[in-house]
Amino acid sequence: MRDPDGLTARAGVRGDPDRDQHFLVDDRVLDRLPTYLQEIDADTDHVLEIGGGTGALTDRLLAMGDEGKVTVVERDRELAEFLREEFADEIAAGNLTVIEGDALEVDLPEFTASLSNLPYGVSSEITFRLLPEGRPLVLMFQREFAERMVAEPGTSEYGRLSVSTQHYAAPEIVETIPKEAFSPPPAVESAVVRLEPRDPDYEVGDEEFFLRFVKALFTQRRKTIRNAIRNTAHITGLEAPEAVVEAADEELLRKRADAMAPAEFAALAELAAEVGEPNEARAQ
Ligand SMILES: C[S@@+](CC[C@H](N)C(=O)[O-])C[C@H]1O[C@@H](n2cnc3c(N)ncnc32)[C@H](O)[C@@H]1O
Repeated sequence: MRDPDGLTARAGVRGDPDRDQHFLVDDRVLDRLPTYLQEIDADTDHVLEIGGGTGALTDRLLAMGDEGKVTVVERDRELAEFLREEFADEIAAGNLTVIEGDALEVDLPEFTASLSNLPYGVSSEITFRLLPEGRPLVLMFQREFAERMVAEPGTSEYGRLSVSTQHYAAPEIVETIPKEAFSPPPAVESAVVRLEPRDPDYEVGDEEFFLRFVKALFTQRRKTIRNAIRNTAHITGLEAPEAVVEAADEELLRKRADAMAPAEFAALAELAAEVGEPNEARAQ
């Protein structure tokens, strides 16, 4: 296994925090990460890594299986070039592909699972690019963000991020990671989240409307659902918010967004779609 300090020395770079570069240097953490996919028998035939850095995690991914392929996306030109040199044999053998570019813009390959120490500045955007693919993901986040992803209704961490994450997957924090595991250390602690794809325990006809509706109601998290529906027509695009308030269950209308279970949001979104005259052109 390649030594992470040796990789950084050969790359001749120092991680630049302004470019979300915090390289994992703790071998024990690097060794554990692949086990979070193996524990759930994830298909690791083609693992996608976002943000390869100097390749410490890429190296662990390549060691996961004989047949498996790895694709790594790295935006930094110098680092992408280093990865191509350092892993020239693996690339020649067809085991590794390096894509140089922004993970929010490049075409992603079909992958069977992803294991990534994400660039924290764009972790949300990347995660919501990966989640709809319905593959197992093991991703590293700032701890506070991870806690919001897994939060349950009725807690202060519960919000739009919890509902939208849990719409696609069952998330679980499998490990918290101290700053010292990285070079340079980030400002805050990190956490590894495993996201196992699953269908939610409710049905929504229009996923986009549902997610927009949830986002809107959480912008008014201190208001009752009744007032939140009335105040957010510019976000939901509802032409007739009052009709939703009239048709909805009184008990639900008295709640606040942070007390609403995902299935309750879904039922209300279905009702709003039915009687509230959603108009996409009106939604901001
Ligand atoms: C937190 S580091 C992780 C590096 C390496 N995987 C490790 O664990 O040591 C994130 C990496 O993502 C890269 N990066 C930042 N923004 C990116 C983007 N939008 N698309 C792809 N890579 C990005 C950075 O250059 C950096 O190498």
